[in-house]
Amino acid sequence: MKEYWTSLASILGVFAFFQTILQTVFPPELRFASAKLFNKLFNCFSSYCYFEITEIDGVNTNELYNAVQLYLSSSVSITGNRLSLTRAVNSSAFTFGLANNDSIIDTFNGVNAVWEHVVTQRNSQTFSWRPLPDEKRGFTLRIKKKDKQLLLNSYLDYIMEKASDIRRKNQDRLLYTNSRGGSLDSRGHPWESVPFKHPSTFDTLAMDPMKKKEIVEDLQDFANGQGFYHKTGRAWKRGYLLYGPPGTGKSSMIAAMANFLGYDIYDLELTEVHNNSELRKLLMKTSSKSIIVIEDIDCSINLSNRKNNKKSVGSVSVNSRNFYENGVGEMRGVGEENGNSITLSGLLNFTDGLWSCCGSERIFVFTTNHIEKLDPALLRSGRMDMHIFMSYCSIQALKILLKNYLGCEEGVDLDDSVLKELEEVVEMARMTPADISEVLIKNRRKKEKAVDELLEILKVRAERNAKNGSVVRRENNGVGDEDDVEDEEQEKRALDSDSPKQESEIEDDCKEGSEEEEKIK
Ligand SMILES: Nc1ncnc2c1ncn2[C@@H]1O[C@H](COP(=O)(O)OP(=O)(O)OP(=O)(O)O)[C@@H](O)[C@H]1O
Ligand SMILES: [Mg+2]
Repeated sequence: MKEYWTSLASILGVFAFFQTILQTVFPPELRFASAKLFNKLFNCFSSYCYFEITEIDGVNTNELYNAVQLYLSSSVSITGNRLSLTRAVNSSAFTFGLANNDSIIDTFNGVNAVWEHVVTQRNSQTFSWRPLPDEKRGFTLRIKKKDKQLLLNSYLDYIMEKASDIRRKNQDRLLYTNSRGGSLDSRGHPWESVPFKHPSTFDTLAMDPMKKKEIVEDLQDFANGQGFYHKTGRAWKRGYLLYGPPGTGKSSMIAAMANFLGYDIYDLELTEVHNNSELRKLLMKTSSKSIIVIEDIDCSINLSNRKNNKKSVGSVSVNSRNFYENGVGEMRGVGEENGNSITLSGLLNFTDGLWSCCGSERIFVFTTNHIEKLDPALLRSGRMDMHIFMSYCSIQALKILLKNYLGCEEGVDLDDSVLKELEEVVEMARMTPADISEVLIKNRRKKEKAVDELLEILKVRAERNAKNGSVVRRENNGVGDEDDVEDEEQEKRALDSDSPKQESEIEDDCKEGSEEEEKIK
């Protein structure tokens, strides 16, 4: 053992001796050149090639560096012992990273890639127009020369894609609005954003489970359909038209869609858009994997009544000449007086035309309480891929509300007899999920009271709706409707006296909704 240490010490001594000679005999330039030569020789004979991905590329931030860091975070969190931890702005999740000067092996298509995170001190004399971090960071990718083409063709694209998926998953989603009108922010963006934290999901949404399943599957097919859309030559986008009475869950459905897919929402306020080119610019500034929403489209602009000559509805009027001559509707927008306009063709181009394909993986959702007011051009097949009717509360939807609000499970907390009673009256009562949830939320700590009260209100409503049918018949025979006053009194007693406003609203909504449903039918 002693001999071993003696020989190791003499070898190190010889090394030190030669190094001193090299440093004194050879000038620094010569040493640098010889190191370069040695590197070249080494690279010639080495079976590996190396790629440097620095954090800052010249003066710009290198997107690939951030993408690699995120991409590796998923594998690093499982295998690494020493990790760096970060939490980005607008993110509620922590991201694991490769610690300084650590390395990891990643496998892609059966080929190994070694990543090393290299951190060195930045030369303080380096001149730059903008302040640079003290440390110089970068990744070194080492792969076998023979795998170079195989890996680089698809590996880097794969990393970018995965990283944006991880970023989306980790980051809070954003809700964008164009409420600033046409003005741009300091970065030239027409959209303003806030973190989107709506808790609505497909589990909390009360609607027919079959219909819900169909929508969820449709969304899933869309999100996984890149190959299909490419193969069939279709733009990777989809349109949904949600219609139905107020309080049936149209906005909640949009939030559920966004939460399910992890997409951002662009809430487009059409009355703030002055002309078609502004609409196009807004579209161009939306990101992929997003839902572009126009709520209450019938109120935003008038999309109906092609035959009427300049008939004004709300803030917008219709120019019938253009409808007939161009085959598309011309709607004068809020800015008409200033010579600005937004047309139906502009809106259709927005959802359907060439411009709608800038970017990809986008969903358009329009909502309306009055589908009958919409122009047939908007409703024709192929324009909005799915028309979804959000209806009054059915027994299936009611079961979901009872479960979510009161924790009542079918067959456990709810008797068959109570369920049967609810089933008998709920359809005829024509109450919206919003109305019913208000009744449930009020008594959510007392399950039985909540169910009893709901049942009572449903019965009164159902009875009145049934009678309204017969009143109409009796009115036609010259009979008055004295019973209605009594009914309303009875319902007032059933509803809690602390919400008089809601009561009248329910009344209005109910009437409006039933008329509307008739029209839709
Ligand atoms: N189908 C539903 N499932 C669960 N909750 C619902 C449903 N519909 C309505 N609600 C409740 O009622 C509230 C109002 O619903 P929402 O805003 O989604 O209705 P809407 O159809 O968009 O109405 P409007 O036509 O007035 O915009 C929601 O916050 C939610 O609590
Ligand atoms: Mg709504």
